[in-house]
Amino acid sequence: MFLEAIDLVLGRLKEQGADFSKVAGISGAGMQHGTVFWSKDAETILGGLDGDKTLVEQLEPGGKGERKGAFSHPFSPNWQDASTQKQCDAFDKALQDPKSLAQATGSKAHHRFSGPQILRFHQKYPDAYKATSRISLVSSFLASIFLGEVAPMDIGDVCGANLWDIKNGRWQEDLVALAAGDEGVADLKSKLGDVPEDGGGSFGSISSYFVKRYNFPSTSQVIPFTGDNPSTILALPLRSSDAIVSLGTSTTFLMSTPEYKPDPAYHFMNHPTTPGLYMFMLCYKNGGLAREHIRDAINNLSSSDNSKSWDLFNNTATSTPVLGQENPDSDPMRLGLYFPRPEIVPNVKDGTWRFLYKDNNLSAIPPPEAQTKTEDKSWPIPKGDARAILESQLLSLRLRSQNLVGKQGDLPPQPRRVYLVGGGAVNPAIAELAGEVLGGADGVYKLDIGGNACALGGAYKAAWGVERKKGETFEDFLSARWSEEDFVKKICDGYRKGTWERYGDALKGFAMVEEKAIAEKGQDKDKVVSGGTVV
Ligand SMILES: Nc1ncnc2c1ncn2[C@@H]1O[C@H](COP(=O)(O)OP(=O)(O)O)[C@@H](O)[C@H]1O
Ligand SMILES: O=C(CO)[C@@H](O)[C@H](O)COP(=O)(O)O
Repeated sequence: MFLEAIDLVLGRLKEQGADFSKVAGISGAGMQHGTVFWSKDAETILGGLDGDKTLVEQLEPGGKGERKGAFSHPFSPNWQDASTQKQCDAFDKALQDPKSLAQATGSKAHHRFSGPQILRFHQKYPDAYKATSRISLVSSFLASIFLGEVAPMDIGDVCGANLWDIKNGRWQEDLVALAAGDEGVADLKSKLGDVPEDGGGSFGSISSYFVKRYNFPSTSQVIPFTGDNPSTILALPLRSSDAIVSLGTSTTFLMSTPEYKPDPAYHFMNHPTTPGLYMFMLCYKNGGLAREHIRDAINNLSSSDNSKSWDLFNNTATSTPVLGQENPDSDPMRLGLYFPRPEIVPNVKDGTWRFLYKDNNLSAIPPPEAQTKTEDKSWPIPKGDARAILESQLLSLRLRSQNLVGKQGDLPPQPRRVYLVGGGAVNPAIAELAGEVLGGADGVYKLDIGGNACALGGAYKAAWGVERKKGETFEDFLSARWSEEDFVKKICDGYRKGTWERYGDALKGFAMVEEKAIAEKGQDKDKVVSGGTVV
C-alpha cells in the first residue's frame, strides 16, 4: 500500500501538470513509529529500479512476502498497533522503571514504539528477523525509495522508538540489547544504521527511477524525511509558548521547547531541524474517529440525509452549556471519556465512561442500554456527548501540558497561541472549545493550508536543506520568508475569563474519571502516577 501510494500520488500530480523538473530537493513525512523490515536483497533491488515499471512490481514481484522481494516481512506494524504490552513491560523495566526510560529515550514504553515492536517481531518471527538486513521507520522507508538505497533514520523521528539515548545522541545499548536478544547488539545496530545529527544534510541525489518515470532532475537532493508530527511543527515559525493541536485520525498536542523535561506522562523528541530544541508531544488514538462516532449518532436522530455533515454535532456542542451545567452553582459537571479504540493516554482498553462530578464526588451515568428511564435528563445521550467529547479531549491536553506553559502577561499560565492543524482544524465548534478550555492569550489560529501542515513542513524542510546558508537555522530560514497575514488566520479568541477558570476546576474531577477508567480497564500492570496525573 505504501509503495502503491507513492506511484499513485506522483502519477496524479504529473497528470495535473506538476513540473517535477524544477524540484531541487525533496523531503517528507510519514506516520511515526511504523517499522519496515528490508530483506537482504533490498539494496540491490532499490539501486536498480526500472523507471518503466511500478515500485510494487519491482520491490514485491511475487506479492506480499515473496522471497525475492525487498522485504523480509509482508507487514509494517503501524502506529495503531497495541500488541506489545509484554514487550513494553520489558522495556519499562530494562532501565529500572518507566521514569528512567522516559529520561533516557524521551518516553516510557508505548505499544506503537519501534523498539517494543522490533522485540515482538524478533520473538514472533525469528527467521524473518534473521533475514532482515535493515529496519526503517515509515519516514526513512519513504526517503529510501526516493534515494534508491536504505536511508538513515531522522534525528527527530528516531526518538519514537524507545531505543535512542536523546541526551547522549546515540543508540541506548541496554535497550538495543533487549530488542536484539541472541542476535546481539552489533547485529541490531547494523540493521538500524547510523543517525546523522543534521536534519537538513542531504543523503544524496534522487534515484534514477524518479528521473526517468517522473522527470525529476538527477541533481535533486534527498533531505531526511521525518515523522508526521515533527514535520507539522516545521509548518510555521513556532515559538516556545505556542501550542499546536493536530486534529487528524489521532489527536496530538505539540510544542517546541529548549527544555528537556521528560516524564512518563508524555513524549519528548529531538526537534527535527534544530539541535538544542525538543518537541513535546501528547498523542491520543481516539481523536477524529471517536468524534465521528458521536457525530453519526446525533445525525441518526434526525431525518437529514447527509449523515456525514458536522453541522448538527457542532450546533449541539455549542448550544450545550459549559460542562453541561445550566446552573454552574448547583448543577454537577458532566465529565466523560470516549475511547472506541484502546487509548494511549491514559493507557486503557476501549470503553466509554460518563460521570457527574460535584463536591469531589463522581456518580456514574449508566450506558444507554442499561438505563431504565427513556432518557436521563442529567446527561441526554448522544446529544450531551457532543460537547462532552470535545471538552474531554481538550481537558486531557490541558491537564498534561499545564506545567509546560507559562504566564502570558497578566493572564494565568496558558499557551500564547493555539494553532489548529489536521482535518478537524476546519471545524469552528472545535476551535471555540479549544479557546475556552486551553486558553491562548493571543487567540486560536489555523494555517491557511488547512489540513496539510505536515506536508508543508516537509516541503519547508527540503527548501531549508538545499537553500540554507552556512549555519542558517531552520527558524531563521523560515522567518525570513514568513508572511503572517498570508499564512495564518485567527479563528477565534482563546482565553475567556471565567470559562477558562471553570475548566481549571474540572481538571481534578477529570483526573478522577481517568483513574476510574484505569482501575476498570487499565492495560499497564503497574499504574504510574506522575506529577499528580495518572499516566
Ligand atoms: N469538518 C470537520 N470537522 C471535524 N473533523 C473533521 C472535519 N473534516 C475532517 N475531519 C476529521 O479529520 C480527520 C482526518 O484528518 P487528517 O489530518 O487528514 O488525518 P490523518 O493525518 O490521520 O490522515 C478525520 O478523522 C475527520 O474526522
Ligand atoms: O503515533 C502517533 C504519534 O506518536 C500518530 O500521530 C501517528 O504519527 C499518525 O497519526 P495520524 O496521522 O494517523 O493522525
